[in-house]
Amino acid sequence: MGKSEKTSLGRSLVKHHNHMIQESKDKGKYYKNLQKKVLESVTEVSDIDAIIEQAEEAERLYTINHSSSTPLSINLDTNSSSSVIAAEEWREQQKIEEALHASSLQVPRRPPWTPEMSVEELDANEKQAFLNWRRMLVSLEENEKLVLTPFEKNLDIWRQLWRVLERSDLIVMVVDARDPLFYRCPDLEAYAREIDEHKKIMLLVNKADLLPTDVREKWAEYFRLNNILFVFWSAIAATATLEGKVLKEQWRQPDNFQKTDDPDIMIYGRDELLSRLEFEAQEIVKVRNSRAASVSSQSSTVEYQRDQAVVGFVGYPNVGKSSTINALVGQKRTGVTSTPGKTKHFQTLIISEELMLCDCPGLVFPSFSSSRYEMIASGVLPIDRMTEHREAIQVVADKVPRRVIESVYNISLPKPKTYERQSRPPHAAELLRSYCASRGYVASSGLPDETKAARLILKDYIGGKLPHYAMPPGMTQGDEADIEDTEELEDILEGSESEDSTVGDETESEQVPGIDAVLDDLSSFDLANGLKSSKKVTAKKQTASHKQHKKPQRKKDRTWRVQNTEDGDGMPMVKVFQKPANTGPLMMR
Ligand SMILES: Nc1nc2c(ncn2[C@@H]2O[C@H](COP(=O)(O)OP(=O)(O)OP(=O)(O)O)[C@@H](O)[C@H]2O)c(=O)[nH]1
Repeated sequence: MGKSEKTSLGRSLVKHHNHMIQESKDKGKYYKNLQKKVLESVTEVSDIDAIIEQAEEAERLYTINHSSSTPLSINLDTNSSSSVIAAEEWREQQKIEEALHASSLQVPRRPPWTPEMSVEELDANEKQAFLNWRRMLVSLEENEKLVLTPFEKNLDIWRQLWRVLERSDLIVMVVDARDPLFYRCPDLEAYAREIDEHKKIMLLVNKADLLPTDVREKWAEYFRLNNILFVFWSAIAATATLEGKVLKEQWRQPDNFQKTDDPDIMIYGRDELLSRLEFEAQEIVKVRNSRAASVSSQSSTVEYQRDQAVVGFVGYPNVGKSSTINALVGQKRTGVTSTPGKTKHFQTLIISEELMLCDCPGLVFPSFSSSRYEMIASGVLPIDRMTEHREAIQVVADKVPRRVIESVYNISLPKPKTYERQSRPPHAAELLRSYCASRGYVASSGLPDETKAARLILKDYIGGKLPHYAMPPGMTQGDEADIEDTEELEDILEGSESEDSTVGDETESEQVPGIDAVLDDLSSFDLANGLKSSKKVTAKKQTASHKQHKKPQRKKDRTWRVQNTEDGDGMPMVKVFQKPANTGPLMMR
């Protein structure tokens, strides 16, 4: 080999090496820029926005790929023959369609990638995959029986989730204990296993302080039967214990904190949760390391081994991911407010040499089942997005027993008319007007300030002052009545029994009211009807109930400033070396 050949080989090696360094710097810069960019959650896109956005995206991709994109077919005809089909029949058909298409309701997958890919290539591939995913969801909506509720449409937020899923061994899906299945995303579990079969998902059933012990028992049974790994937890209770405080809100039932030795039913404390997370995640790390060792011994490839387990926290906005991380870390590291969607970037926190936590921004996953109003009432869409406040308040009125609302607010709701089903929940208008009347909320128009009332009631519903919870699927109303310690539910059951009954004058008169009674009632159904109850509330009570309302929490700054180091991808990392008191594996009693 001549000298000139050696030189050119050397030069090309150096060139290649420099090229690789430049590429990794570019990638680092790219992710840093992503980090600096203020990420906005996008869940609402009108048809026209979607068309413009998708057309722009398609054109951009065309330029990149030099190939034609399939034009998007978007059905703008929202009119359908649905009006001729009875609502119930329509809902039944909808349910069948939803079940048929359940498997299409996926979270977007990150396209395959390798470290050798350029930043532009990665970016274009991810955008293309995301566009395909959006297209798939649009095509689902072409089916007039399928209605997709608002979901996250910002690719950069999904990118955060992809990275958390990839790096985590144990993925903790944080859900609200009051309706765990509403906040669960089974496809996310499937996706995590697609990335790596060894990854495990655990349901962290947070806000368990708002759930009576016997309801917890029923959910524990359901989770066990369905092979779901779960833990009951209360970030707020753990934080209070850490600070030596007591949870003292008047609506919190002492029964919810009943001591139990059953590890499935007990609400975990901070140290217990840390130990359990570390134990579960370390099991995965052990399996992975032993597989890596055997691969390395059988081939020339060296598989990467590591001892630190990564636990990623994912879930809908507002379920308490940041509160959980703060409680586990033992100090405020991520901002907590009652406004959904504040966590914009994932953050890693080193707890010990064996355990690292990773907090992901909250994501609204695509779903068929819930209405936008249910999503507002469940705290996953901000109350500010509420345009039809009565619809959202109807969700509250349907889920909280009438007597409970009356007792929490010290109000008297108008009773159902004689010709109405006596067990019917209050109408949103009745609740809003009674509430306004009792508190003297009047808008500038002189009418009850329903918007203000709706916001306050929703805050109470989300915050737990208005108690409500779902039972596991298959639970009958009788079981529910067991756990609802109110006479109102007995009334409801009695009401439904009498409705079913075929004998009895009272029942008949309830079903077929006299026309005079109906006209009488209709003429009396006016604003005054709602205002009547105001007389019952004394000025003293009004002041007291004003005091009961929590001031809305101010939006706090996130603590990205405290990030003091970076990981290999240029992502921020906060080091909080803090060995939990009890790091050994949790003994299952
Ligand atoms: N009752 C009760 N409330 C809780 C608990 N944990 C969190 N919260 C409340 O739930 C709200 C949301 O908590 P966050 O920790 O900010 O929720 P998040 O999941 O990080 O929200 P995003 O940043 O939007 O993803 C706050 O008002 C918390 O006080 C809990 O264990 N019990």
